[in-house]
Amino acid sequence: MNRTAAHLDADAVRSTLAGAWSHIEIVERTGSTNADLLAAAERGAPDRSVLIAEHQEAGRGRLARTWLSPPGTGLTVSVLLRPTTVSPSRYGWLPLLAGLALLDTIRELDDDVPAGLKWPNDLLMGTEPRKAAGILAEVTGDAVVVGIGLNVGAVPEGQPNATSLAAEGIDADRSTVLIALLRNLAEREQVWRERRGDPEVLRGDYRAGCLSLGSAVRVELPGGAVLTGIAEDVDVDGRLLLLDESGTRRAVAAGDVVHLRPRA
Ligand SMILES: Nc1ncnc2c1ncn2[C@@H]1O[C@H](COP(=O)(O)OP(=O)(O)OP(=O)(O)O)[C@@H](O)[C@H]1O
Ligand SMILES: O=C(O)CCCC[C@@H]1SC[C@@H]2NC(=O)N[C@@H]21
Repeated sequence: MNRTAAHLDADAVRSTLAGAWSHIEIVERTGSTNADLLAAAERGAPDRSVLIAEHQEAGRGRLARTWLSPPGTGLTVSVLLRPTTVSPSRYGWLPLLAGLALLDTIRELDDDVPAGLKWPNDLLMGTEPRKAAGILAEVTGDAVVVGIGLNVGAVPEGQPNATSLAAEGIDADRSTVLIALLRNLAEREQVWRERRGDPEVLRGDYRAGCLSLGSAVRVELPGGAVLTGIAEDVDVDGRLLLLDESGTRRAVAAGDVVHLRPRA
């Protein structure tokens, strides 16, 4: 049986997560759950609203890139957060926090599968790490929409750097994965918010889960400039701290990075 092709179990998703999220909507199809939830935020949609699409037809990634999610194979979900206790300068942690929730979820499903985060927004899986999920955080006013695309079943065609839970040996149905992911995301975000965005709530786990840290990397900036160095750490605002060959430390924000690759 191809369990990933089935529709989500909407009743199970809503009833299990009712305490953690204020409003959960599952739509059959849309262009982009992030675009829809940003528009809803501007119309006053409540904190902790969730939008899930069975079919997302114009998924977007960072820097106007495309996120592919063939019907029935993956999860496309966005959450709207109004973390009013947290300074907006700290919102750079939200994609990293969502990455940790993805890692929590993978570890619950199978603790042995190699998985880690690539700063700022990718979940990589496998012994030769490939991308299984991407995260896109977008701000409007006091609201942040955090969108997650996760490959559960088949790997999208034409993406040589992609993998999926199934391709890495995790046989789980989409509803189970979605419920675990949204539970982990709510738990981590609630603690972070209660601690007013204190980076120390997340930094230890992020250091342990991020494959980029401690590695030699090549960072391409808009306009073509390239930085190389060791990705040392993440700062209080979730920016990557890069130590270059001359000993200079630079902080780079997610929005300014075109590509981050291992240094050849
Ligand atoms: N379902 C998918 N699974 C895996 N990768 C995908 C999927 N859909 C799109 N992509 C890839 O994700 C890219 C967008 O992600 P992002 O902006 O983080 O770039 P990246 O290629 O992952 O990062 P980098 O260039 O820094 O290595 C798209 O350009 C596309 O190549
Ligand atoms: O890898 C990336 O650059 C980020 C991909 C983010 C994809 C998710 S799918 C749900 C939400 N809606 C979108 O249009 N994008 C995000």
